[in-house]
Amino acid sequence: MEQTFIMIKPDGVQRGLVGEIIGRFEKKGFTLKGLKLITVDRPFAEKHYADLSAKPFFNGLVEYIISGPVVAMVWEGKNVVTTRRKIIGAANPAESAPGTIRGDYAIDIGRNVIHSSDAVESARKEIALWFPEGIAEWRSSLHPWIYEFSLP
Ligand SMILES: Nc1ncnc2c1ncn2[C@@H]1O[C@@H]2COP(=O)(O)O[C@H]2[C@H]1O
Repeated sequence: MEQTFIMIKPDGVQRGLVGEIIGRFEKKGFTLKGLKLITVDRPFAEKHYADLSAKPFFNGLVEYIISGPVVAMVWEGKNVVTTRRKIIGAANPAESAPGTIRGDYAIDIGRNVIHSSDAVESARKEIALWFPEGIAEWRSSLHPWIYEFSLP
């Protein structure tokens, strides 16, 4: 079982896309393990995007992320880290297929509605950063209807 960090960015919250985005992950069969609406400050946003600090768009990206509340989430499921890219679409909405979140709801790479961890290791780091208090421990009763084999 993998876990990934997903953030609905300020544009997604302001545009009323929270329910739609959560619904896509829920309907796929993934399990919601953490959820909070939070406005982060500049040092926190800079830490989250530290790997991009040399990029020319870094300051604009940080301004965007601190401009309003975001929805921080942890989703769990088999292959969730790789599958989430197919649900979300390419980073640049211009290259995102219709049917993906960015393909359906975004136009500009600088307002691409949603962030997700790009690998299992970055997911682990991002979950620790955003959920230092820990996440919910629960198991969905739907597991036998979503997975053929019982999962650990
Ligand atoms: N060329 C760019 N111009 C502006 N923002 C960018 C550019 N490339 C990447 N980003 C942003 O940087 C973010 C890094 O990962 P995200 O999935 O959060 O989504 C990305 C975009 O919001």
